[in-house]
Amino acid sequence: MASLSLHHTPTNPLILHRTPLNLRTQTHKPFSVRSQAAPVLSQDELKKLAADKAVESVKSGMILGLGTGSTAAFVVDKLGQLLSTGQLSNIIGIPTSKRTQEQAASLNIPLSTLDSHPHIDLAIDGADEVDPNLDLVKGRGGALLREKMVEAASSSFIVVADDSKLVSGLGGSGLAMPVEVVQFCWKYNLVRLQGLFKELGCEAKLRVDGSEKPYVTDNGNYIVDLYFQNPIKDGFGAGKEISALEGVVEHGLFLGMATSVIIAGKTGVEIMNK
Ligand SMILES: O=C(CO)[C@H](O)[C@H](O)COP(=O)(O)O
Repeated sequence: MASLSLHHTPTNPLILHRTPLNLRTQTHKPFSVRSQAAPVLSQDELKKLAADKAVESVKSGMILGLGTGSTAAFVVDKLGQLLSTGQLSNIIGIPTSKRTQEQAASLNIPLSTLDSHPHIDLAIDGADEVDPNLDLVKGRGGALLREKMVEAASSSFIVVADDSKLVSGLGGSGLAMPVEVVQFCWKYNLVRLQGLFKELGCEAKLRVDGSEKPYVTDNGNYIVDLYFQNPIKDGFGAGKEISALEGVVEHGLFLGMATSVIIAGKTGVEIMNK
């Protein structure tokens, strides 16, 4: 069985300042070894596979961080199902967005806030990019601020994703790396953000909604999406520089936060632990 690309890149030369982690990996095959033609799973089926695997770590009585996005939605669905059949009880969810709050409430998952529960046992969430050190880009779904607050308050943070999210260096997918900024003089910050990463061929764009109006986060802020031609070499350095800009609220680099990543691909489900 071919292993996922993470196995081939235990040392990421693009991340200069970090000692690569010795990743312990497990692989769970969803298909019979003997089957000649394994069924081709859709991307949604892969997301659900990763989500279901992560929910196996949830125990009754836990305080849970509930992520945002299409993969995290499968986690919330599964939790609702297990609660309704009595296989789980007494869990309390801390949602990372209004969307997730509505979904969880519709499934009768008891909800609370970080103010009332500042210590979370386990958070489960999706990601937009996962690098070999389990560092992440998150926030293409716009929920990065609450996600970062909830996941930072969690004793464990499991990331669930399909294998399209694997990258060798953050920013390397060519897709957006979001930065949440206050509305006031957003253009001033867009220009400053683009200037920070000139040498990476960065292009900064204000995120817009379906009507071409600025996308407004749950916190009333805008998002500037950064598009890189080359991966970020020093994630921690980049994060510090972004955060130092007045008017920047949060960025989508989630560094050193994930305790496990569950990746579903056509070769199976792979669990990578710190
Ligand atoms: O960070 C996020 C939302 O802010 C999501 O976790 C991320 O965008 C992945 O979403 P999906 O599971 O739909 O691919």
